[in-house]
Amino acid sequence: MHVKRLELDGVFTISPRRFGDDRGYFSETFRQDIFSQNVGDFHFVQDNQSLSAERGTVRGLHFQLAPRAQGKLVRCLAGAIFDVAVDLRSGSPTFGQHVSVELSADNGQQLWIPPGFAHGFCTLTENTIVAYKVTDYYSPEHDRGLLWSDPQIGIAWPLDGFSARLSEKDARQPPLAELGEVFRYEGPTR
Ligand SMILES: Cc1cn([C@H]2C[C@H](O)[C@@H](COP(=O)(O)OP(=O)(O)O[C@H]3O[C@H](C)C(=O)[C@H](O)[C@H]3O)O2)c(=O)[nH]c1=O
Repeated sequence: MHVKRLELDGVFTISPRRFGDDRGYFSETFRQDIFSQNVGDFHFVQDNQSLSAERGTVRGLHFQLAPRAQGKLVRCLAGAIFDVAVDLRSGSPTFGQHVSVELSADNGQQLWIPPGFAHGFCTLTENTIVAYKVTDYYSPEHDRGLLWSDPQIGIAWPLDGFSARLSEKDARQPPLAELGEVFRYEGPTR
C-alpha cells in the first residue's frame, strides 16, 4: 500500500497493492495500522456509497461544520471520477486552493481528505460508483456546501462538452466569498 502526500497539507493518495492472477485480483483496500502510521490517528464510523448514472455528474462541494467535521477516504468502485479537495481552513497557507486526482475502478487509487476541506467530484463515465469512509456520522444540521463553479476556487472540471448534472442543492451553494470562516488552520497536520 503506497501512501503519497499531496501538495495541500494533510491530503494524501493511497494506492493499495493488487495481487493479480488468472482469476482477477485481490487487494487490501484499507489497513488501520498503515493509515495511522502514514496519515494520522483517524478512525472511521460510517461507510457511504453513491451511484451516478450520467457522465458529468457533479456532487459537491460538501463539508460538515465542526464539531461534526468529517475526514473522507474516497475510492471509485465502478467507472472513474475527477475528485477534488478544497482547503477551507482560515489561516492556512493554501486557503482556497484545491487539489484534484483521478480515481477509478481501474487504478484503485484512494484520496484522503481531512476535516477542514470541502470535497466534490465529477464523474468521467456513466454508472460511476463511489464508496467512501467518513470519520464522523452524517449530521444534516452541520452539512454545508461551496459552489462547485466558484471562479475564486477555479476548478477546471473535465466536463469535456457535457453539461454538469447537479442536485438542486448543489446548484445553489454559496461561493467562498459568502461562506465566512468555517474552519481554522491549526498548523501542519503531518
Ligand atoms: C451524505 C449523506 C446523505 N444522506 C442522505 C441525504 C439525502 O437525502 C441523500 C442525498 O444526499 P446528498 O445529496 O448530500 O448526496 P451527495 O450529493 O452524494 O453528497 C455527498 O457527496 C459529496 C461528494 C460528499 O463529499 C458528501 O460526503 C456527501 O454530501 O442522502 C445520508 O443519509 N447520509 C449521508 O451521509
